[in-house]
Amino acid sequence: MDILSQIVADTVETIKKRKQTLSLNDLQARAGASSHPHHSLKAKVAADPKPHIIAEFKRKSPSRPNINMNADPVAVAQTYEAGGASAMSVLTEPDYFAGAPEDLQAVRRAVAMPLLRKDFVVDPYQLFEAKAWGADLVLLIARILEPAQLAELNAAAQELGLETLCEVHNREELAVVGTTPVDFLGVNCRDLKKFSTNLDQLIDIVDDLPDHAVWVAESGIGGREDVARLEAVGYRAFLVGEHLMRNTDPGAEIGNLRGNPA
Ligand SMILES: O=P(O)(O)OC[C@@H](O)[C@@H](O)c1c[nH]c2ccccc12
Repeated sequence: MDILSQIVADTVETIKKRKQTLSLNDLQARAGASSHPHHSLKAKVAADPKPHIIAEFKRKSPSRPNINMNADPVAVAQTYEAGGASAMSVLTEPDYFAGAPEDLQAVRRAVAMPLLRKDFVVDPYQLFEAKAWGADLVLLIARILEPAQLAELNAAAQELGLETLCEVHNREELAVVGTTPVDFLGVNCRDLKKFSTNLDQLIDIVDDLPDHAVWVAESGIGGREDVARLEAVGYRAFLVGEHLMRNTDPGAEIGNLRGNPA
């Protein structure tokens, strides 16, 4: 079994347990009563032609056992927001990324930028969780979903007022997306078998990316030159994790990535 299948299998178990603690009905009531205003990344991108940084909070990952285990999500969020991040991605997956629902909830109380729930969504229950915890966007990974399931989750998320970031790794996975009206189309250049990243793949695939979505470049972005290269072929937003989590001044680095004068 590859790592992604393992993560999905464990996620299914986690959801089972959560449903026993909080039924779908009660969760739906909570999501409906959620008083967080919606913060739109789509609106921000439409209003500003500069590159948009989606700055990620990630303590660790399957390939990196310690990126920044002791980081405080709220402090990091405030630094990201002050530095000009357009949105923040918060990992909520507990076992492989040391994420937690509480991280997202705490960040929501502290900042006003759009927040992405970064997790392995396979069940509508997780969309209601995202809403209840204060997220504005959810990630939908094409590789772990059937086309019909992706279309359903996408529609359900948008119905809840969540914007959707659908992630693909290659051309084959674009077939899963088809004409599903996802808000953002992310291309993840990390190979989940070898864990290596290759930005050239992000450039190779652009001819086949659908026009109806905003394109997001994901993973392995390590500096302004990377953003500039990817911007030139049509990417409007950039999901950056490790590079910012290891930086001593992530706020300043976000400005640098966006091409602001130093
Ligand atoms: O830390 P990086 O190389 O900047 O990558 C960020 C982000 O793209 C990566 O964390 C990611 C992309 N897709 C995912 C799906 C699940 C978990 C994590 C991810």
